Amino acid sequence: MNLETRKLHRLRLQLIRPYIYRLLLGFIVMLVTVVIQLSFPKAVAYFIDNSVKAQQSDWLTWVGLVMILVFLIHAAATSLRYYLFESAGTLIVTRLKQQLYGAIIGQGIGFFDRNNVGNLSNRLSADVEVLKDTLTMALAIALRSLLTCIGGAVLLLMLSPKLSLLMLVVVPLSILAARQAGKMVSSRSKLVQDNLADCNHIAQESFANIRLMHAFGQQNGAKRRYRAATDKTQDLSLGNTRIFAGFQGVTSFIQYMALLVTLWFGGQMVLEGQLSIGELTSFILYAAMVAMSASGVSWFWGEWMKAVGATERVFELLSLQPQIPEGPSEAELPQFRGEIAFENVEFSYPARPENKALRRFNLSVAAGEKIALVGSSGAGKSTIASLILGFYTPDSGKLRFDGVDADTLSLHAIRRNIAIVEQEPSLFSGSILENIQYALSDRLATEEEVIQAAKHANAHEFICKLPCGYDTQLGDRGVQLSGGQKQRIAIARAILRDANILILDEATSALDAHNEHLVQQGLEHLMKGRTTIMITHRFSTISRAQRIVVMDKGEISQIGSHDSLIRNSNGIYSGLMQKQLSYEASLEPVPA
Ligand SMILES: Nc1ncnc2c1ncn2[C@@H]1O[C@H](COP(=O)(O)OP(=O)(O)OP(=O)(O)O)[C@@H](O)[C@H]1O
Repeated sequence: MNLETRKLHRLRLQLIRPYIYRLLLGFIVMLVTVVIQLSFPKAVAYFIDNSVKAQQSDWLTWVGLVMILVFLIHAAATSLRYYLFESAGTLIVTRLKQQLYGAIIGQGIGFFDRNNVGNLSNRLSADVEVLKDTLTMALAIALRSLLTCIGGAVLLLMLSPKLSLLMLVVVPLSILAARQAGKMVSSRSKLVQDNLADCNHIAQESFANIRLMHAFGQQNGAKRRYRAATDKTQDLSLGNTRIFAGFQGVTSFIQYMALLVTLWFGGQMVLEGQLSIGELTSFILYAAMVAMSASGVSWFWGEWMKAVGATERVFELLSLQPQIPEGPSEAELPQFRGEIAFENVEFSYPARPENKALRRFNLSVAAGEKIALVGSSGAGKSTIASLILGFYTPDSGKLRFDGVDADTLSLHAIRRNIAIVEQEPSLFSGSILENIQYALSDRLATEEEVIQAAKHANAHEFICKLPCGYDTQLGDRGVQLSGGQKQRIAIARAILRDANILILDEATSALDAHNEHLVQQGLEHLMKGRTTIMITHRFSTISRAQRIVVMDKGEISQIGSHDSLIRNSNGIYSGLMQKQLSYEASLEPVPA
């Protein structure tokens, strides 16, 4: 076993540890059921050998009453055992899901560039469920089978050592068959889970883009892609089923052969007076019990191997070190004045190391200064925002906040001082109130604070007109908001965050003139007194900037005020602005 495998095994055991007493109690209750089960053939033998001699019906009544009592105890123990194991499985899986979710969201942004969302959510749902099935019923059945198998073997030996030797041939054979099947299934299960994740990814992506799919009439193409992915999973699953089917056939043949041989030799022993008929009957019952439980143990082995294969990725994810460890509460973190300095920063995204997103980038932003980043698509504007937010770190060069090297500051400290309004504002399912309260992570903002922020963001009026005001539910099952309304909620959120550094990522794109006017008013309030980095094409936003940084292929190509840049008719800026202004002129005028 190598170090990695040992580490994964340790993680599995850690998961079970808190529920060990529940499992132990389940085990004890299970022992009761096994003892009763094992005494059943003995009771049958006693019944057969004595009922002929018994003259009074009293004897039969007593035997019947004792049996009812025993069956009742067995029934109660079975229910308790079922509950204890099933509940332990549910508790373990819930804990696993919570830990896995924490491990995933604790990873840096680069991790999400490499792993797609469908895959990750599949790990949380399908993979974890496989483990649950194994941990609950399969484990319970395997333990019971193991106990029955051992107890039955001891009783067989006591009844007839000679006949028991025959069993020594059968049990190892079926265990061997199961081990072989288990090995084959384990690696295939991993493939099945990976393919299931791909199917999930395709489905999720198409649901998320359902409007686009309908608009372009791509339903048939989408069906074809989904069919191809599910067919692949189906082939792999059927392969596994075939292995199991073969295994079932082999073990059942071994068992029947064992029965035949036992009857053959046992019959002769009865004829020779070495065994009574009752003893032979109980021997056969024990033999069947041992054979059945041996295949139960081996079946579990197969299930376990399947679960090990299927959950390998889950435990790999769990073993990842969190990139963003838990931090102190936001109130304890230092407040920046808002100076930002890039010194000779070079950066390539980990997913595309050959492509330099920033080259020798130098920029000093004073506290409270408003900077607009402009440039063609792919010039590196969003990359600047990602580095400021600490989503990635520069490959070389320095990034400083208030003159302090960002490497020496915690991500919590940096992010505490930044608010962001995104291009496509993200709103969660939940009320409008909760969506604005999202601004603060260490305390719940009061309703008054939220209303105040919404008023400054020009959002209060439209929120009040909604059916449930601030309690209106958003998201899939809630109210759908317009682009401008979403942006005003995002602005309210940023106002409530009250950070000294503000990042506006094309915050006023794709709005009609009236909405843009309202959003601009909200932004104006938001930007007051804060260092602001605006990523934009819109003239109305650019005109608010004190300096404009024109970017081209990861470098600064021009820098200065709008007036100074526009005078240079050879620069990129004047070309960009001419196009932008003629585009904006074609839009509806702002109402008075
Ligand atoms: N997550 C990523 N992984 C790999 N490469 C990326 C990633 N994000 C951006 N890039 C690449 O980095 C370069 C800079 O991209 P960036 O998003 O900063 O440009 P931008 O100026 O913001 O463009 P746009 O105006 O279109 O948003 C581009 O070549 C882009 O393809």
